[in-house]
Amino acid sequence: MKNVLLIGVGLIGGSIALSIKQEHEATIYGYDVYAQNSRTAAEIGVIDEAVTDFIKMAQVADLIIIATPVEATLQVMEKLVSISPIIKALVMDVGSTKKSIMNKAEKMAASGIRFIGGHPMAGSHKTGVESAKVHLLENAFYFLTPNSITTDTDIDEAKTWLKGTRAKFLVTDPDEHDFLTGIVSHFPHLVASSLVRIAQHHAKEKPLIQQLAAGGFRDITRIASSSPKMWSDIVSQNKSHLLTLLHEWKKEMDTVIEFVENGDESELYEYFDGAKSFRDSLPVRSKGAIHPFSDLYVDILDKVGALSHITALLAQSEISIINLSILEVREGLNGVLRLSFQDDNDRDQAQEILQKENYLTQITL
Ligand SMILES: NC(=O)c1ccc[n+]([C@@H]2O[C@H](COP(=O)([O-])OP(=O)(O)OC[C@H]3O[C@@H](n4cnc5c(N)ncnc54)[C@H](O)[C@@H]3O)[C@@H](O)[C@H]2O)c1
Ligand SMILES: O=C(O)C(=O)C[C@]1(C(=O)O)C=C[C@@H](O)C=C1
Repeated sequence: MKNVLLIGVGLIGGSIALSIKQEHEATIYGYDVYAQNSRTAAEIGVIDEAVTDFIKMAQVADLIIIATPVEATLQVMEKLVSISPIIKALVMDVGSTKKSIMNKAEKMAASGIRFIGGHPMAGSHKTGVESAKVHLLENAFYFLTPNSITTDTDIDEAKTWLKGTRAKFLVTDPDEHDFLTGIVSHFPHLVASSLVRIAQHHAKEKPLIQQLAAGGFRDITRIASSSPKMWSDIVSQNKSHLLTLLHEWKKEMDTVIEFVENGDESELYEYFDGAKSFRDSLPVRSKGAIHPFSDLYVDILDKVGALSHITALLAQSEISIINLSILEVREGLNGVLRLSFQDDNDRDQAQEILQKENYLTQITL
């Protein structure tokens, strides 16, 4: 029986713990700076035992996973290096940034500690172990960044431990990682939060904004509901790439201002069309890439009872709907209902049932 020590028992740590339990004979010990979090994790069966002293456990662990916000990760790594005798475990993290963490990992390498940085490119705006799911990282890309003393065998060991995540591993350089994730994750997060801030300013004068911001606005800003601590840490550690991208964004907005001022329809058309083509070419079906759930779009008539008919049909077949939103409803015309399911299987069954009832359905919009 192997020993796994999880430091930081939240959404990602908890999801990885569940995936390890599914695949390995191991006892999972959890430490969290808020002891209640690790106690809850033990109660709901995500870990086997909550511990209050991670230094003692680190000495007997085969694997240590640090799943704290990234500034805390640096502090935890510092503590792990100071343990005597030197820990034997393979150490991994799950943080959204890699360069600062891998700089610290070189200090570990100098002490003979094997460290492999990790970053699963999937997650949620939710936090906490109660939201952990065994399938959270399925099909997602999972970056791995080894330090200078990790061998290919260590990387294989890491992949074996993480096999239950069903993620796709990608070994990269830490700076390249921070540049790529800066573009597709960190910078969009800043933009999403800024859109919400703008709506917030105007909502003071015009309270109706809150009622109206239910469709496209909710879609584009979902991630602004994520943990402020997690994101302020990420921005601090990816400062230089983010500053470059923010300046690029300012230039991009200057171009957009010009297009709007010119009022030239073909310029605007080209702009939207170019964005649409690239967006439409992105892989939508793999989890973690774009959709955190499996979605189905259904055309509905804007009339009394339309929604309840659909939900009743699915309830009869015991298919649970995780989320439901109406993307667009204009009087008398078709609206689009987005139904989110736990997985593709539920989604496909729902599609079959609704198609039999002559509903028009599609998997992507
Ligand atoms: N949420 C996502 O979508 C996502 C995806 C991939 C990677 N990540 C990364 O995973 C890490 C964890 O994020 P999460 O979403 O699971 O957050 P979370 O808030 O759900 O979990 C983090 C846990 O770490 C604990 N913690 C904080 N400081 C600690 C310390 N010094 N020692 C021990 N425990 C401490 C917190 O109490 C909390 O329980 C972050 O580094 C984040 O960048 C997040
Ligand atoms: O789906 C979400 O809520 C996320 O924000 C997940 C997301 C992302 O940007 O894709 C957020 C941060 C992580 O480092 C990895 C994944």
